[in-house]
Order: sequence, then structure tokens, then C-alpha cells
Amino acid sequence: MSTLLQLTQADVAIGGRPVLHGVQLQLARGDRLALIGANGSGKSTLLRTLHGLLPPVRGTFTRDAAARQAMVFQRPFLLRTSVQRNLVLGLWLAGLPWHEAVQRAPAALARVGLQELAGRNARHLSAGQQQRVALARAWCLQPEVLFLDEPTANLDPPSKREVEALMAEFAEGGTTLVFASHNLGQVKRLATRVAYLERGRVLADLPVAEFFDRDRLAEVSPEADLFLRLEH
Ligand SMILES: Nc1ncnc2c1ncn2[C@@H]1O[C@H](COP(=O)(O)OP(=O)(O)OP(=O)(O)O)[C@@H](O)[C@H]1O
Repeated sequence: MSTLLQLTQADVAIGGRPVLHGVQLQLARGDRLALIGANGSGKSTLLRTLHGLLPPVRGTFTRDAAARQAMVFQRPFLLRTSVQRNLVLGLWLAGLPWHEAVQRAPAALARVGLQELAGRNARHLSAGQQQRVALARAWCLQPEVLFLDEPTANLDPPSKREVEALMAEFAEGGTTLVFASHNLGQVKRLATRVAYLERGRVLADLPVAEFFDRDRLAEVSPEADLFLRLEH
């Protein structure tokens, strides 16, 4: 498997404040990497770093420049206009020619089950529907790597299932996924690999089966093992 992204001994700061410390992380094609850890442990910051939005202040970040990337943020930013127009604008901002964005939007809305709401003001959508607009946007961009920041936080169980199904489809279609999650069931269902963060450090990074093998996890990181104990 070829390497898509690599962080080596990376420190990342926000507004001059150190947030990530000495992060060593490699992403290979086909990975489905879940980032877990307590609130404020650095999951969002790591996602933004991997997506190229926050250059490390120390260490190195290398990526396959040819691999298209997209990110679905925790709270999708939507303008006070129709769902369809939001999607087209988002695609245009991501670099698609306008006519192509207009062409692709209907199929993507249908893909995420929002075709009937295409004319609705996007700000009036529920949280789950807004998340699906963000996924439709990512769908159109056909990224090789998709970053998702707690994509099902605050969604009801049916919406959670739908978003998970879409993530699984991305993965089956060959997209490499990196997602932050507080939901261990979701991590088990979707991830092939899990990284545990604590206070801006990656303390464990293991294949999913090893991560949920308590003896193995305790051996690699007693902190991660304690986190799982408290979560259960
Ligand atoms: N814009 C910002 N300005 C200053 N500090 C920030 C900013 N964003 C994040 N931080 C700090 O960086 C640290 C890591 O935050 P981050 O959002 O990456 O954590 P997280 O693991 O994603 O948390 P959560 O589970 O709550 O989403 C926290 O201490 C946070 O206060």
C-alpha cells in the first residue's frame, strides 16, 4: 500500500499555542483511520493538519499532491440560500467549473436522499440533513482521502445509520477515510485502524482488532486502555 500522507515528529500550534506534540502518523491508501480521545485532545486539530489547513511549526508533513482530499466539518457551513445552490457554490469554491457543479449537484443530492429538499433554505435543514449536504459535496468531489470531524455527533439513530452507510460506501468505492469519533461502536463498525490522542499526543496507533484487544492496548498505552475502561 502506498503512503498518502505522513507527519513526522510534527508539532502544531494554533494562535501560537502548542496543541499537537511530536505526532508521528502515516496514512496509507485504503486506511479507515478513527481518531479517538477526550474533548480537547487534538482530534480536530490533527484532522485539519492532515487536510493541509494547519502547517506544523516543527517536524515535517508530506502528502501525495495528486491525491484529491475533502473534509466534512463538525458543523457544516451553509449559506442562507437553497440546498441546491449551497451545494453548487461549495463545489465551485472547491475548484469545479460552475457548469460542472450545476450538472453534478442533482445526482449527489439524490445520493444522500435530499433531492426533495433541493429548493429548501439550507439553514432550515435539520442537523442530520445539513450533514448530508456536506457529504453530497464530498461525494461530488470524489476525493481519494476524506476527513470527517465527528460526522454523526448530535444526530438521531436513523440519521447516524445513514451517515455511517454513506461513509462505508465511500470506503468501498476506494476512498481513504480519517474520522474523529466519540462513538466506539461506530469506530468498531467503520475503522480498520485506531489512533488514540491525549493532550495533543498520539499515544496508540493500532489496527482495530489490536486496539480493542485490552491486553495488547494496555501494553502499548496504559492511558488509552484507561480511556476505554472509562468509556465502557
Ligand atoms: N481556534 C483555536 N484557538 C485556540 N485554541 C484552540 C483552537 N482550536 C482548538 N484549540 C485548542 O486545541 C486543543 C485541541 O482541540 P481540538 O478541537 O483539536 O480537540 P478535539 O479532540 O477535536 O476536541 P472535541 O472532542 O471537543 O472536538 C484544545 O486545548 C483546544 O482548546
